[in-house]
Amino acid sequence: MSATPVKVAVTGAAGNIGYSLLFRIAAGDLFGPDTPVELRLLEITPALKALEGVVMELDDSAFPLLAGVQIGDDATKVFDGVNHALLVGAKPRGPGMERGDLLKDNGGIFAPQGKALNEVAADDIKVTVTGNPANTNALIAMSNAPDIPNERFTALTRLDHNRALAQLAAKLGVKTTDITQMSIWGNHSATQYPDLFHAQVGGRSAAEAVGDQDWIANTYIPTVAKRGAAIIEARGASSAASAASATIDHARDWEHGTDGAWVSMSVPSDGSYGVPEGIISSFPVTVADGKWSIVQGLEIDDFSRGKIDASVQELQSERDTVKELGLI
Ligand SMILES: NC(=O)c1ccc[n+]([C@@H]2O[C@H](COP(=O)([O-])OP(=O)(O)OC[C@H]3O[C@@H](n4cnc5c(N)ncnc54)[C@H](O)[C@@H]3O)[C@@H](O)[C@H]2O)c1
Ligand SMILES: O=C(O)C[C@H](O)C(=O)O
Repeated sequence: MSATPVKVAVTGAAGNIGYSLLFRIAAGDLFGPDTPVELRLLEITPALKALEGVVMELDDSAFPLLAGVQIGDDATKVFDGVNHALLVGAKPRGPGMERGDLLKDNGGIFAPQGKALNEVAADDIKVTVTGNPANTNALIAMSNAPDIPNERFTALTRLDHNRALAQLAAKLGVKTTDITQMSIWGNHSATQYPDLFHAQVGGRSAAEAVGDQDWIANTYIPTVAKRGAAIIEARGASSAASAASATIDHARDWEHGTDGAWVSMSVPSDGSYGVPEGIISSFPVTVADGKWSIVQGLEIDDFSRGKIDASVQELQSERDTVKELGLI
């Protein structure tokens, strides 16, 4: 077992996602069975008592890999020396809202957290934003952390990626592991584009395997893109366990690599595929040696181009809003 624990910050640790996420991290699902972890948990002051209760449960689980837990409401203390930051803490949307409607309430959380990370995080810090609207919140944190390389800021579209796999597998009667090269493009929002033209099933394109463009355009894409709202409608609360699981998938693959497999991550655009720099948008990526790379050289047909452009336009408009709010 490695001697030095990895320090992982989780914000919103007393919330619904936190309640699932912390136990998965402590069990070794993020860094593997040989790496001890130290949890650094950030909450707002009124939630600290509830967080103490969660820590009691972490104690009671006697996780062999859990080397320590620190909690607090001061980001500059909690983030001190952290190697990974999972920024979950933010308000969830309710029925009838879009995630972008949360920008005014939640955007303000990510500027001070970006500044605190800039000041006190470890040199190898990697940041994953789950709190909504995740892409633009990640942009806010990144813009407030000028000393941390931009590529260390990412947002979660892995839940959408996993949903895209599950819906396609159900349609074709295959296992999710039979599908490769899945990708989500754009924003974690209703405009996201789950791409079946590059996804592969049994050696051919998933779009070809489905053979029904009307189903892709009018059933599949909206089902994946609006799954978050469907969960809220059914559960009366936004997805939590699946969001925690996707956050683990994202951070684990970023840490350990994907061995050439594609995953979806929202990352700062470098201009690839005509997605302008200055926004954090989802792309198909591969990860090696702790670094993600956008998959290059893909042909984008007119249908995909229109979908990607619409989502990118939304991200640009969210960026303009947070500029006006003085957050970036
Ligand atoms: N990207 C995704 O795929 C995805 C999926 C599911 C949920 N989400 C989002 O994740 C966020 C959290 O969801 P949840 O269900 O855990 O919500 P929740 O309301 O159960 O928990 C949020 C927690 O964040 C805390 N918090 C608020 N402001 C904070 C701050 N400044 N610093 C630290 N903690 C703070 C709250 O006290 C609360 O305990 C929401 O914005 C939700 O929309 C994203
Ligand atoms: O839909 C939401 O608001 C929660 C989350 O972003 C999700 O996709 O489930």
